[in-house]
Amino acid sequence: MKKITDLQGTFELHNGVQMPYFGLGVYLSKDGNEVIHAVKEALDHGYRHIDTAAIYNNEEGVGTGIKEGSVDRKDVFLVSKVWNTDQGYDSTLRAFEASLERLGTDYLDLYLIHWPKGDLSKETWKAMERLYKEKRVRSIGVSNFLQHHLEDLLTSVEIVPMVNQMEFHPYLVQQKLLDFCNANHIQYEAWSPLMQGNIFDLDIMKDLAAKYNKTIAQIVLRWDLQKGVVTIPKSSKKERIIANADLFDFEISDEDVKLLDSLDRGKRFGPDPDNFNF
Ligand SMILES: NC(=O)C1=CN([C@@H]2O[C@H](COP(=O)(O)OP(=O)(O)OC[C@H]3O[C@@H](n4cnc5c(N)ncnc54)[C@H](OP(=O)(O)O)[C@@H]3O)[C@@H](O)[C@H]2O)C=CC1
Ligand SMILES: O=C1CO[C@H](CO)[C@@H](O)[C@@H]1O
Repeated sequence: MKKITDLQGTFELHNGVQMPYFGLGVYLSKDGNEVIHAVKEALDHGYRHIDTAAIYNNEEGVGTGIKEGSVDRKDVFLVSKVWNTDQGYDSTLRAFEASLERLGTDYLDLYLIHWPKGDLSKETWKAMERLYKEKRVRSIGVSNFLQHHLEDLLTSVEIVPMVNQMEFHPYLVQQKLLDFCNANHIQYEAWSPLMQGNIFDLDIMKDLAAKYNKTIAQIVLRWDLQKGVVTIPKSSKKERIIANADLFDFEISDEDVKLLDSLDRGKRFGPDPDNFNF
């Protein structure tokens, strides 16, 4: 397993692209000042990876934050996603151009299919492959694809997705899916790593935080990285953005990694990919 060294550390995707294993999520960060400040604070404090999506309605602010921020565009790993209603070959190409326009950039580091949508996702994937081959995007992937969605997609792909971004936290580990992705060289990535704020109520997390003298957020985010999972906690508050990234001065023991794994109860805080259709 890769050593987790610093905030700018990376996992290597199967095409050789280095993906920073820690990033900022911006779902529910409002377009305008809120998201602009979050992105600028994150970049000022060592983050090099921002995760947005067309549906978050804040791509303009993300783009402004990067433009006004302290880091060159080429040193930021910028991710967006094609929304469900834009799936299909031509509509994906159009959605991609619209995202670039709003973000004020001429390429993405990673473009994801936001949710599986049956056979339509195969057409979407062909458009993603074209964007990749034309070097409009440095890597392509999926999100919310369970094993059966991946197996179905893999029957027709030319390029295997580089990433699968999934809900992932101690109450939803999906270890079999994680193993399947690892076996297929598909980098696993955690969304809602803080259980959308619910993790702070768990007594076991309070105990672990006390044991390591770290915050609950730092414990769970460090667990993600030690499990080889990219993580993108969201905050729009400066102090939390800074503290959430302070993960590189300690290590969770193998025993405590297993303890966190054992909390799994298949509980989702977001939609179920098998019952989500808008
Ligand atoms: N592909 C997909 O379908 C999905 C992708 N995502 C991506 O994953 C990212 C992260 O997931 P998200 O759902 O936002 O949830 P998270 O699990 O990251 O939790 C975010 C919540 O936790 C709060 N928070 C953050 N840090 C702290 C802290 N140190 N102490 C106390 N509270 C804290 C935030 O509030 P505050 O801002 O006030 O600090 C916010 O309410 C998203 O922003 C998005 O980029 C998310 C959902 C689905
Ligand atoms: O990224 C996302 C944020 O949350 C939305 C509402 O639950 C999801 O649809 C979406 O996947």
